[in-house]
Parts: sequence; C-alpha cells; structure tokens
Amino acid sequence: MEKGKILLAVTAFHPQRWHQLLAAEREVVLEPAGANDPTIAYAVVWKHKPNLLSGLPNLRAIFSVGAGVDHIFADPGLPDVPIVRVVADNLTQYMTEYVAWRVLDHHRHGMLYRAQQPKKTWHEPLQRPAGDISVGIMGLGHLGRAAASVLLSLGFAVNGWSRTEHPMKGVSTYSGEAGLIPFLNATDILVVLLPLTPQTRGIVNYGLLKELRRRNGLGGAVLINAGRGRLQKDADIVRALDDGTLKEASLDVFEVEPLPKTSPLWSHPKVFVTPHAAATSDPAHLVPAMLRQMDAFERGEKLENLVDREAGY
Ligand SMILES: NC(=O)C1=CN([C@@H]2O[C@H](COP(=O)(O)OP(=O)(O)OC[C@H]3O[C@@H](n4cnc5c(N)ncnc54)[C@H](OP(=O)(O)O)[C@@H]3O)[C@@H](O)[C@H]2O)C=CC1
Ligand SMILES: O=C(O)C(=O)CO
Repeated sequence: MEKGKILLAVTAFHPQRWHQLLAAEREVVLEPAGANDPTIAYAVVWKHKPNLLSGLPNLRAIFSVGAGVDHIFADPGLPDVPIVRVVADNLTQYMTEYVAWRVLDHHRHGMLYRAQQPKKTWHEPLQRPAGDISVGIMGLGHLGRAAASVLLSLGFAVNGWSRTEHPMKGVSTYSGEAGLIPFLNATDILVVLLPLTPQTRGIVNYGLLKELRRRNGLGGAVLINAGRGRLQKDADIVRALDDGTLKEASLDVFEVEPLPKTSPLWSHPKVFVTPHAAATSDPAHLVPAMLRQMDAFERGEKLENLVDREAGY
C-alpha cells in the first residue's frame, strides 16, 4: 500500500507541534484545507468539525490524539473506518501521578491544612493509615489498572468497577449494573476513569454519590473525576458537598469546558479544580507511535488500540 497522506484536525490542542512531527515523515494537510481530498488516507483528530471526514473517499483510519474518543463519536457523519485511540506509557504515567496525588492529598487532609495556614491554625486531625481507606476506581481499563497498582503499593485498599469482569490481584473487582451498588457501598474515595458513552453519561449523579461509604477515617466520602465532565452532574456534586454527602472533591473535567466563570465549583471551599490537565497528550511521545502504526498498516499488519464502535470506547 502506498504511503498515505494525513489530514490534521485538532482543536483545543496546539496543532503546530503535531504538524511538525507528522510532516517530518509524511505529507500533512492542516484543516480547514483537505476537505473532500481523495488523496487523504488518515485523519489525526481532536474535536474535529462535524462531517469533516465524511467527504474523504479514501480515508483508511482515524487516529485520536487522546485516549478518549467521545469527541470522535460526536460527529454525525463519521465514516465507517477503523478508529485508533491513544494507549501510551507517557499518558498513563501522567494519569497515575494525578490519581496518586489527589488521593494522597485528600487522605492526608491537604484541603484542611491549606485552609488552616492563612489563619495560622495549629490543629492536627486524626490521621488514619491508608489501609483503612478504600479507593474505588470506576473504569478499570488502561488508566484505571495502572492507578490501582500504585494505590495498592501505597497501602490503600482498592476496588475496581468495569463493564466486564476483570480480575486483578489485590483489587476487589465488581462489574456491570449488578456490581455498581456493592462497589460504591465499599468505596470511600471514588476515582472516575470511565469513558464517556451513552451508557456512562451523567452516571456520577447525586443518587450515585449517596451510595458511597461515609463511615471511614476520612470523615466523609471523596470524589475524584479525571474521566470526562459529562459523566458527572456538576450541580449534583455541589449539592452533595453542601449537604455532607461528599466531604471533598477533586475535579479535572466538567460538563462544560473551560469551566464557566459563573460555576460555583470554582470557589467552593471543598473543591480542587484542575483544567482538564490530568494527562495531557504529548506529541513527542505519541506521534512516533502513530507513524509506526501507519507504516505497519501499509505493510498489511493490523492496527492496534482499536476502538470498539459498538461499545463506544
Ligand atoms: N482528564 C484527562 O486528562 C484524561 C482523561 N481520560 C479519560 O479516561 C478514560 C479512560 O481511559 P482508559 O483507561 O485508557 O480507557 P479504557 O478503554 O482502557 O478503559 C475504560 C474502562 O471503563 C470501563 N467501562 C466502559 N463503559 C462502562 C460501563 N458502561 N460500565 C462500567 N464500566 C465501563 C471499561 O470496562 P471493560 O474493561 O469491561 O471494557 C474499562 O474498564 C478515557 O476514555 C478518557 O475519557 C484519558 C486521558 C486523559
Ligand atoms: O486523552 C484524553 O482523552 C484526554 O482527555 C487528554 O486530555
């Protein structure tokens, strides 16, 4: 198969570095050029314009520059070609760092100490060992499993919930609808690392948060969401924080991004906000893998890290 041309259509990321690295090996057309171009074989995308890809008659595959592919399925004119997602040590490492950082900060009363310092308050709350706390990971995939390993090594009890059953040594695993309530009832700190699909949209709502375990050494339940914003109901999180259903939350993702300046989450004393920064896609690490996949595909080999269209992730 002949070396295919690439259409690069990334918004919210700066396209220059992706362009430079891809163009070192292949011909690259930067959107908005390239629509209807019969010579384009691959699309490298992040939140591309709807129907942009439907006019490419010889498109062979779509590459997401992120692990999530909800931005691709948002296109009503999505052509029926293979979709490749990111699975990369570099991205996984970033997410593992984020999860370990946020879990440890809540566990070691970081929010309380940051509030005490300006008041010069010398007060030490009761500190329990990590082993008394259960961290429950919703989404035990590439990112969830890596985070689970590190949390186990830090001494936390770890639960995991996925769509299909995946045993993992040292982790109490739950799956499917039947496993959700038992998983939540055994979880003190909930870490959300799910993909956004029709099945998971809005799953992190008030009713779900009510099911978390609250009788624990933390003094309440904690939510950490680094999956996708539309998995959660922002207003339900505020309500849960205000009535004590949740003690604290760390949120990297929001229903609307950037988080509107009017959102009460910005100034809520129990919320730690990051701007969808848990695991950023680094072109220096990801472009070589994309180019390798294109080369292999043209030699007749199979593409890796393919998205399951039916499952939506
Ligand atoms: N904030 C950030 O910076 C970033 C956020 N992300 C987000 O993290 C998400 C997860 O990434 P990754 O771990 O690589 O994805 P994977 O596809 O490897 O894992 C997804 C996990 O979610 C589970 N899952 C999916 N649907 C359901 C469902 N309906 N019920 C229960 N479990 C379900 C899957 O179950 P099963 O194992 O049975 O398939 C799997 O365990 C991405 O989709 C993206 O949205 C990713 C990177 C950066
Ligand atoms: O990889 C992803 O899905 C991201 O959200 C990157 O920020």
